[in-house]
Amino acid sequence: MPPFVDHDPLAAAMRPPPDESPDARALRLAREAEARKVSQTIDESIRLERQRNKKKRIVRVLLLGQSESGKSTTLRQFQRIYTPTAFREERVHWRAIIQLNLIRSVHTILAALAPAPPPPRPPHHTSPRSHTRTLDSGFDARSRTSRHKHRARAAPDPDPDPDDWASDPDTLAFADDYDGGASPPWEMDGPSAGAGEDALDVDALALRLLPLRHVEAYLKARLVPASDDPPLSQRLPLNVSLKEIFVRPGARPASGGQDEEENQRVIWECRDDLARLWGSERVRAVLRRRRVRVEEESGFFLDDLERITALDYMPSDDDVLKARLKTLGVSEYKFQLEAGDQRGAEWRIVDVGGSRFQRQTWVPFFDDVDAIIFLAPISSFDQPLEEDAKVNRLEDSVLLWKSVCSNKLLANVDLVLFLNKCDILQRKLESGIQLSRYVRSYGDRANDMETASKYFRGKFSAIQRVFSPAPRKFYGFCTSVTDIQTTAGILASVRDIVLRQNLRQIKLA
Ligand SMILES: Nc1nc2c(ncn2[C@@H]2O[C@H](COP(=O)(O)OP(=O)(O)OP(=O)(O)O)[C@@H](O)[C@H]2O)c(=O)[nH]1
Ligand SMILES: [Mg+2]
Repeated sequence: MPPFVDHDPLAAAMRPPPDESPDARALRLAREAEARKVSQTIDESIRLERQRNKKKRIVRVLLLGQSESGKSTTLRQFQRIYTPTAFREERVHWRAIIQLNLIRSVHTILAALAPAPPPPRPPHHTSPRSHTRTLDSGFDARSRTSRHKHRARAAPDPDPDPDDWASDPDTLAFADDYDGGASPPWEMDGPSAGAGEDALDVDALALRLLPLRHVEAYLKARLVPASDDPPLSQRLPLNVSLKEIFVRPGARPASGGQDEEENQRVIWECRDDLARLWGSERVRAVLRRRRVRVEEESGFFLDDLERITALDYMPSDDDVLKARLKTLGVSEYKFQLEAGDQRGAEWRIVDVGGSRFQRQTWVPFFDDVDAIIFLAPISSFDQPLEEDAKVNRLEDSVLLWKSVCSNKLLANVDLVLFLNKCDILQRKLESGIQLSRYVRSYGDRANDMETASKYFRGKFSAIQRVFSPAPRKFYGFCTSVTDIQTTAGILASVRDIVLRQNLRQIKLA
């Protein structure tokens, strides 16, 4: 057996040669000292980097709310404010979505003009009578329980004391027993409609607008990637409408190229007919009578025809915020705060799909979240849910809010409430739509914006107070998240609220 030799090849290689001259030795020592200095500098920078990483906080914000409540629009506002260059560069990708939104509005109008009598209650808006509440609207059993309680107590509509209404969340009652009669009987076009206007040959017009169908088919095929197999329609519950467009997370609308220019050319060629259709008083009168309020639908661009149909059309910031693209799945947006005390803090904003069949995907994100921005579109008091026409959208939002407030996993999470779509609410109230016809507990309060927003604030705040497992502060904002000016200020306040809470938790840890 050979004797054990303590041999370190590295040490052997580093060892100075036995016959080293004094000059060579001095040179070697100088080199070694220099190398040590470099190494120390590297060590120090690694140490500082570790320290910085420790200090660097990651703030997680989850956007929740029913479908079309404005979650993705809020996310786009964050992107517009915090990563403006990337946002600007992305605008081009939204042209295809806006083209599709425009074509969808045209379909809605043409369908409403079709000679066959449509059903007495068009799907977009309901009379109060149709709000029979049959389905579970939350994502856990608790919401069901609270809803039943809510229903039982709502029936006689107490609310006798005008000063006390805000303190009891259960007094928010919807008009499910309203006997209707308010729905105007179906009328055929009256002689006064569009008097003085040349008759509009709708069939001929629809024929000339047919190329838009090809643009639509082309864009849809392009937006839903070919790898999407099996087709989306097979993977979704059968009762889910596919009439809205959506893309899977990660997939983004293609842009540029000859095909897209060709699509824009087709739209440009249809511009006069589009203007004739939307500009016709006769058409407007039929839409009014049939209670099709296409201008209140998401992604409505017919008022901007001249700009949108231009050959060189490029979406503006406002267009991107107004465009409608339904979220399917989850997307995360990261950005870093560049100024202030929290410089370098990383924000991660998670946007989820809000339709009922997607809500079970929310729960895994409850685990590690610092704050939730919950969007309740309060303008939706007269609309049914897309997924279930028997359910009132506002009521669905209220029940969802109850579920979020009462969820134990979220007990220590800050909730920020956006009572959203205030601009639409204001327009509806000003047009004479009576809130109390749909929200019975609203009673005989003034049908104006100030009273209505105060009313909803009170109700949502009371729900939070009563249903939260532990006391938490109420942060409520009346928002129109498509509005650039007002939203910038609100998001700055939200940032401060979330950062304060984040700092508090770090100190407690
Ligand atoms: N007028 C107006 N439109 C809004 C407002 N908030 C959102 N919208 C529009 O409403 C539509 C729906 O908004 P989204 O942000 O896509 O809704 P979402 O909550 O992400 O919906 P899902 O992805 O289906 O869950 C878009 O066309 C928005 O431009 C608002 O405050 N006022
Ligand atoms: Mg969305």
